[in-house]
Amino acid sequence: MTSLKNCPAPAKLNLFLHVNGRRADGYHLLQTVFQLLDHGDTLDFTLRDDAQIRRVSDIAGVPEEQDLIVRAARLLQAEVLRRSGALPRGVDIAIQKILPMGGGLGGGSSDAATTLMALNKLWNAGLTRQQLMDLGLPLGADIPFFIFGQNAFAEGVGEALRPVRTPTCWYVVIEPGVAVPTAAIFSSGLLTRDTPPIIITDFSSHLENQTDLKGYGKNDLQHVATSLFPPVAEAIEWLSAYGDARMTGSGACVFCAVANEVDADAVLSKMPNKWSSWKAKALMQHPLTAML
Ligand SMILES: C[C@](O)(CO)[C@H](O)COP(=O)(O)OP(=O)(O)OC[C@H]1O[C@@H](n2ccc(N)nc2=O)[C@H](O)[C@@H]1O
Ligand SMILES: Nc1ncnc2c1ncn2[C@@H]1O[C@H](COP(=O)(O)OP(=O)(O)OP(=O)(O)O)[C@@H](O)[C@H]1O
Repeated sequence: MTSLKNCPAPAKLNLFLHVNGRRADGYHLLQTVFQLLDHGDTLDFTLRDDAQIRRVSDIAGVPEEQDLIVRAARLLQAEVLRRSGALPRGVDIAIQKILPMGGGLGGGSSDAATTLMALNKLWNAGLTRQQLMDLGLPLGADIPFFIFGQNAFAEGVGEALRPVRTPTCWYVVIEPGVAVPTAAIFSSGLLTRDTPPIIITDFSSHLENQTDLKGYGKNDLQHVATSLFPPVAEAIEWLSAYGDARMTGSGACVFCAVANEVDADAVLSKMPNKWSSWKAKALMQHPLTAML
């Protein structure tokens, strides 16, 4: 095999996100439920005759050398050399990017996770899922989740993951048109860091008892992002007419659950055209798993 084409890098939502504390190194202790969506970027990997890792598509605002895709591929290439003594062939990586940056959808992390999983296969590197998760974590807090490959209850800085059942619904997502820098939200004086820890069964029993699609918990980063970025507040206010609208990750995107595609289309048909918006089905598994 010398290429892998049309590899999906799905978006995630944080169905809730609680900030429970802060570590000595400044990173925050979180509890969150990650939900995979059938909407995301697509990557193609083609082996080269030399050892170079090249991104062959432009991503506005992200130089090739800083791209998480390129950095993830180089990290794995060096790890394979360290383990086997042989340098894997280089690779050309093309990306069709549709996920907004600074959107809270985990786009950069998902691209990097797809890169690690696809190259592990193309290079016959044989790393386990856990080894790939450990390799990816220093590049981005959400990378281990995407490699985990199932909806998850996450703790720690997002790396302690357990599978969790989530609703089989659809989501309407609004991109409010601003990029929210994650570090600025976490370092804000407005952020509260003392939400009491929950146990995973609190979330599961909420799902079993619910009669509507009202979500569990809250997003502690939301009031910080809405204070600093008014378009996020405006999108939440508009979408709240159709359900329990909230922000994903550190923003900027906002979402609400709807029962099915028809209901999603009904909300989208009323959407003000100043916003990009879309619908997505809740996935139960990472779509790349079935391809590898
Ligand atoms: C908030 C989430 O979107 C939840 O899914 C992610 O944890 C953020 O993941 P990300 O965008 O990949 O963020 P990273 O690149 O890992 O971190 C960006 C910055 O956010 C802050 N940060 C991030 C994660 C975390 N648990 N605590 C933090 O304080 C740190 O200042 C860090 O330098
Ligand atoms: N392949 C990539 N795609 C997107 N962003 C990248 C990529 N490589 C590096 N970056 C950098 O990472 C930053 C965060 O992008 P990303 O799309 O992961 O944000 P996000 O959706 O807010 O993520 P999160 O939900 O993890 O907070 C971008 O502003 C960009 O500078």
